[in-house]
Amino acid sequence: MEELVLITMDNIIREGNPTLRARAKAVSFPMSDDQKQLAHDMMEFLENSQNPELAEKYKLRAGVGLAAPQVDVSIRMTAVLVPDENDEPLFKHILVNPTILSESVKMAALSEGEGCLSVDREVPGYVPRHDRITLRWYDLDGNKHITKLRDYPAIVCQHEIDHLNGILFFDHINKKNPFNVDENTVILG
Ligand SMILES: O=CN(O)CCNC(=O)c1cccc(Cl)c1Cl
Ligand code: NI
Repeated sequence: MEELVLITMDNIIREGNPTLRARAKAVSFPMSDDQKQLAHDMMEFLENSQNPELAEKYKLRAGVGLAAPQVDVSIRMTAVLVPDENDEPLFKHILVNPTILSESVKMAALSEGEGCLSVDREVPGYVPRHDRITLRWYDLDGNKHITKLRDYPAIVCQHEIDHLNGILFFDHINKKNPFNVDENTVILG
């Protein structure tokens, strides 16, 4: 029985598409049914991409986040699905109109660098990001949430919010020495 897979790699835009460098538009409430459906489809993509059988079957690159601009919808909405070490959801939300209210001076970068479904190439180097952030975001019903995040979930959310502002992960990599970070940056993982 064929699974219903609505978003595949074919729907994900790549470098060169101007939408990827645009500032996405704020979502107004109540959200349209189409916008709510897109949110569910984006989360479905993340779940499928993290399922080895489905990822192989539908040739999906694994992702822990997906921003609407990546499927060529320039609105401020992103799905985040960060698993813990037992593959249980550590942070699983659709963030609408996310804003970083505060951010730590302390920076963090993933030891293995970052990747992006919209970037069809490896770009080696540390991506310095805030180690802790306080996020304000809205859910699909328009309820406001304030969430404090640190480490991996914080890094993923910063990667996704960057997409809403036309920023790609390699924009943050030190051009001269990609593995150079200053002393207040901790390397994670
Ligand atoms: O915008 C989302 N993507 O491009 C999905 C593919 N990339 C990842 O899952 C990913 C990989 C490593 C570090 C971070 Cl922070 C992220 Cl987000
Ligand atoms: Ni990305």
